[in-house]
Amino acid sequence: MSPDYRPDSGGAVVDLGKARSARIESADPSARPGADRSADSAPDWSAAELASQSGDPAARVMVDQPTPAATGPGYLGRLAGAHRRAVVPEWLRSLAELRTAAAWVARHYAHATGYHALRAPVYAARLTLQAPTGAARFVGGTMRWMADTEGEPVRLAAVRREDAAEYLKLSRQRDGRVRLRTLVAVLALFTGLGAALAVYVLAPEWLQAVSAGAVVMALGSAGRRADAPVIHRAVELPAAVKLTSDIVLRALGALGIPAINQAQAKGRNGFEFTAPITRDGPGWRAEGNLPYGVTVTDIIERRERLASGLRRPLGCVWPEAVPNEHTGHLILWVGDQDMSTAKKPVWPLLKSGSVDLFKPVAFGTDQRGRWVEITLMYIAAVIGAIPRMGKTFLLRLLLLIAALDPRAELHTYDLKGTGDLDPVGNAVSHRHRAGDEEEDIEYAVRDLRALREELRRRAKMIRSLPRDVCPESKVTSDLANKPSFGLHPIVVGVDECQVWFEHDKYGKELEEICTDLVKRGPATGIVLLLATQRPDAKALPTGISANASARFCLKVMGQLENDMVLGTSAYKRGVRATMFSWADKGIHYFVGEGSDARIVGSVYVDAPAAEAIGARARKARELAGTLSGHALGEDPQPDTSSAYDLLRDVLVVVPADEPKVWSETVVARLAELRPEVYDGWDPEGLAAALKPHGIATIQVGRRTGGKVVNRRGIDRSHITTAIAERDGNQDAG
Ligand SMILES: Nc1ncnc2c1ncn2[C@@H]1O[C@H](COP(=O)(O)OP(=O)(O)OP(=O)(O)O)[C@@H](O)[C@H]1O
Repeated sequence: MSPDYRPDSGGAVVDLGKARSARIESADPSARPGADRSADSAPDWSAAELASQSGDPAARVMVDQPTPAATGPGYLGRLAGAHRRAVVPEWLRSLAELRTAAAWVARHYAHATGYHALRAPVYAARLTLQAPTGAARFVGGTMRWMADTEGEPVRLAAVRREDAAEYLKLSRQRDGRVRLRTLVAVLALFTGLGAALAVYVLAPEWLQAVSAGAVVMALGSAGRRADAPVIHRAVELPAAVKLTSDIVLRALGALGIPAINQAQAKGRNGFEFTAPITRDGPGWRAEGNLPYGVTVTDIIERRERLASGLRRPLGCVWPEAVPNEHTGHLILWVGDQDMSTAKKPVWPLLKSGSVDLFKPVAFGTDQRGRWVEITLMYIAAVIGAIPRMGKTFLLRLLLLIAALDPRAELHTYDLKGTGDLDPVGNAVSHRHRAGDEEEDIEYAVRDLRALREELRRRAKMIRSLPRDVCPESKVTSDLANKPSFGLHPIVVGVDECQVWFEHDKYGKELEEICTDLVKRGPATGIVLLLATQRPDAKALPTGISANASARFCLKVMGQLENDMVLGTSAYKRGVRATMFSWADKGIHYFVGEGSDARIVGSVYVDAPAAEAIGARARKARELAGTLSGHALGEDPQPDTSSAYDLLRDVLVVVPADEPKVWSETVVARLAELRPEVYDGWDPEGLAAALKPHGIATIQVGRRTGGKVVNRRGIDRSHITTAIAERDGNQDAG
């Protein structure tokens, strides 16, 4: 069966007598399915016309109008809507991929050279042993050639037929040949002997050795047996079966989809190839349209059966929908090797290199072995999967990437408590905790409260910056480089985040802060990465799951979890992490980086490798002077910043009937209210503490002893406005 790029059937046929109206209705070809068929598939109109002209009311007539050219958009319209295939193939456009491919080729040949060089003496010995056989074959072959033995069967046949004339002709020809060949052989013999003598007498010893060696090797090669090759292959290349249209159709026919089966039962393909099957990376790619009403999701759902029909391991078979195409357009990519076991290129950051979090960084490879990148800045991410599929490894990988940017401040929480995040946490994290005890949760609550304050400070700072310094109202790499702004990236990674959100006492508060960080964090340079093994509404509150801008979904068991992580109706659109098998560790759907869902196998970094990267990141921070907090062995100060709220405390000590108060009065009252915090504060200290909240002190005049004395003070309404703005609650005062 050969691939057919045209639709299977011709036009529909109706009974002329019964279906005059159908003819009229169907005059507009765009009003029925298949209207976009090409001219190739136009019905055989002449036959139909003949039938109608015959005047027989029972005659059958085509309902389709004859279409001399393709209907639909005109030439320009079709050009505008055409898909342009890349002039330069994908792998040639990426320097990193080209380098990886070149390195593989170089390593392949270096290996082959080394393999054969080591065995060269064995090859030489075997060839020498075979040389006598080779010499005998050479002499025998030469004799047979001289005697023209190849013509013997023909001569014998002439004898059997008793065809004297033919025999005589052949004998004469043979005699001439034998004479000529004998002459040539004798001449060659004397030339050879002469040359050998000349070499023996005149040539230096090394040339004699080389010549003798070459003759022995040549004779040895002539003496080899077909079933015992002297040289073995240094590399066994995997032999992947070529994907053909027959195999694709066989597999589709085995899925049990009625529309495909019916089409195939009628002798049609049940699949319309729209492009030839081609090599695409380390695999084959087939592309085409499924029958009307069959969608790519129907195929994805039956991926296991498809793999069986293709006779390939499940990890090699990847049916995909094409974004912006109709839902029946299937791309079937069949890899040479199982994605979970195929050899992956070496991660560029494994041994060296640093990261700019504002730029894309490779974190995994797609089915075709191409790098997939992520820009960690400006995202909030959720990672979901059933247990043991590689969720923690993926979170740790992202945190390691963050660690390799010396500017980034990491806050890492391993609520599973097995120490999986320790290689990052202990090496570089500003705040780090492993475990889900009460004190671990309280530690996190204090940290998150401080982060919320930091978020507000950053938002205000960004708002106050001139447009030319901060043109996009968000943290940029340049702004992050300036320590005075304090806008360096902050990356918070939480494994098993459901422990936080389901906590009796702090669950609601943690959820509120995380929702705030997910919504407002990205623009202010705060990145929140949440991983959970139970992605339901409680474990991953909707405020968070709906606003996450990057999503990683490893194997999950059902539609609900799938959509929770990948976004509403992802399952319906065919983005189904349920199709991953148990062996697909680290393989996930990745939504983010401005593109549709992609299947990615994350880079595998085990604990020792993670420790090594962590140590490297620590060194870079030591050089940059950015190591802080937990990594320096410093526990956070008893968190005064979260235990008190300066603005609210000021409101407490400045009642509403005192609109303007001197700073010295405020600090004195504050010291009375909370001596452990405010004792020793002076008016300058108060001014500095109010500044990040956008509040400046003012001149306040007060009449003392009949004179008006002006001193620095605060306007109570500024405090209430700041609180209202901060909390988004206009009634704050
Ligand atoms: N990218 C990867 N490639 C290959 N194997 C991986 C990859 N990531 C993880 N694994 C394997 O999967 C196992 C489970 O990984 P991990 O501990 O991250 O799972 P998990 O989903 O966090 O499990 P749990 O829910 O129990 O914490 C690891 O021990 C590792 O061997």
